[in-house]
Amino acid sequence: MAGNAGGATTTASTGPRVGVLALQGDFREHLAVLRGLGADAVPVRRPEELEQVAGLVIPGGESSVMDKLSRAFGLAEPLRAAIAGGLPVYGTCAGLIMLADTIVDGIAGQQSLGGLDVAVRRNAFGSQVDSFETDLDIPQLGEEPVHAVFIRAPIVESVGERATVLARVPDGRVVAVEQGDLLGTSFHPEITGDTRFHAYFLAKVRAREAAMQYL
Ligand SMILES: NC(=O)CC[C@H](N)C(=O)O
Repeated sequence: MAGNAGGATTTASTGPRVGVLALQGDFREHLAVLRGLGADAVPVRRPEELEQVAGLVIPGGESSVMDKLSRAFGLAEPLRAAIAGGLPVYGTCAGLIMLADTIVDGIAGQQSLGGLDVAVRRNAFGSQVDSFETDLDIPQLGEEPVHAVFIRAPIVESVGERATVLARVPDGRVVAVEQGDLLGTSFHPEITGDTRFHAYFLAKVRAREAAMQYL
């Protein structure tokens, strides 16, 4: 923290500057994980704040509320423009719904930001199994399985040709996808202590930042 030269316990933020959409949901957990990985993580609620970040996380929460708030705050169009312009974005759970080109089972009038060439079904695991945990094999993140926590989670119902599957639950349904610098998971790595998804995302942000320096 600035002005804390004598402090013994602060971790220096070395960047990149990454935003977490902080309209609703568990944005604080994402900020903490990103800061723990050395990123300069900041909440984003206004278009001016969005302009200053090199990547963005859209947290879990309730996608229909996030949709309404993003429109009410004048953020929906700047977010769409940023995604179209290549901003790396990682969406977890409700954030994945926000990133999907198509929402299945949204509330009346619910819009997504889009970007990911997928159709995502909200609350896909049904009311009997609102929440569950399982281990996922994700070779891109290493040999150790990823312990995944699902909370009223969406499922990726169809994957377009521009998107790639990263993980499936044991019955074969898709729960993690990527498409260039866009990343989406049905589950919540920000609450398990396993930081590999956030590290994987930060690597995308850093690579893009490095590439932009030579433009
Ligand atoms: N944990 C979550 O983010 C749940 C997502 C929520 N069911 C939605 O539709 O947005």
